[in-house]
Amino acid sequence: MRIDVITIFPDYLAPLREALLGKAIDRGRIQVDVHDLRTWTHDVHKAVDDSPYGGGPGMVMKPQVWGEALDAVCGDEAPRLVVPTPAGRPFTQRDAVRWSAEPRLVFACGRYEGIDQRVIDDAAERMPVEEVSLGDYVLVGGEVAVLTMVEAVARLLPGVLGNPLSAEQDSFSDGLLEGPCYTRPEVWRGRPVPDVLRSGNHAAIDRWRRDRALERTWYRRPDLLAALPEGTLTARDREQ
Ligand SMILES: N#Cc1c(-c2ccc3ccn(Cc4ccc(CN5CCCC5)cc4)c3c2)n[nH]c1N
Repeated sequence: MRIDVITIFPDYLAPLREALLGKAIDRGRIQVDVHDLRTWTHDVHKAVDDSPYGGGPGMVMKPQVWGEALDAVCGDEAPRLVVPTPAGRPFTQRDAVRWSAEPRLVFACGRYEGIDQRVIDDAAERMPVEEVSLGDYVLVGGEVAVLTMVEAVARLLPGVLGNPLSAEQDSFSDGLLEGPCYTRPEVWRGRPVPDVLRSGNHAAIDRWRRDRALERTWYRRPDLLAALPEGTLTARDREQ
């Protein structure tokens, strides 16, 4: 997969080159190119923003600069363009799974009050465009969202994660939150590891883990339970 990120703060994306993701890039499993939006300015001040039509707070990112940047980065291809925005549709694991099948992704990191809407509308005539939000809180720009989304996608790609099984057992992959996890020592500050996890009885261990996942989802994310496909919960699950 090839990933391009356009931003006025390229260094914000430096963490992409760390750890597992960095190794996957070094091994050529993913190509990540970060582009400075100011490359496509033509004035001495390298201006990327201007006052909003209709008034209101802050500044808006100029369409001319973004248009040239997207033309240059996307070229003749029609990669999926992802635009983080507080006004976007919620980003979910389903998006990460869907996007992990794409040959290319381009991420547009806005700043200020956002990007002139005509940039998105113009791009949408040539490529698939998705305006998505990380969640119901307000960031200062799109870079943190892109770091999150790229990590969520990249970890699903073959050869990126050390243990591919881990991605399959993700939270949300079966619709439930994962339960608690434990490692050595057997007792820590007077707190023992649950006996079942040391029993070697894998049927009992699987049952215990599912019960903890159901319990945690019930208390923390009842909305996920309500959204489970019909038939996901067994009769025994419902007894929990
Ligand atoms: N994903 C994601 C995001 C973002 C996000 C993503 C991309 C950009 C580009 C610029 N900003 C800053 C900003 C902040 C607030 C507003 C709303 N206005 C404020 C006063 C009147 C309305 C507009 C822009 C961004 C924020 N925030 N939260 C998420 N989950």
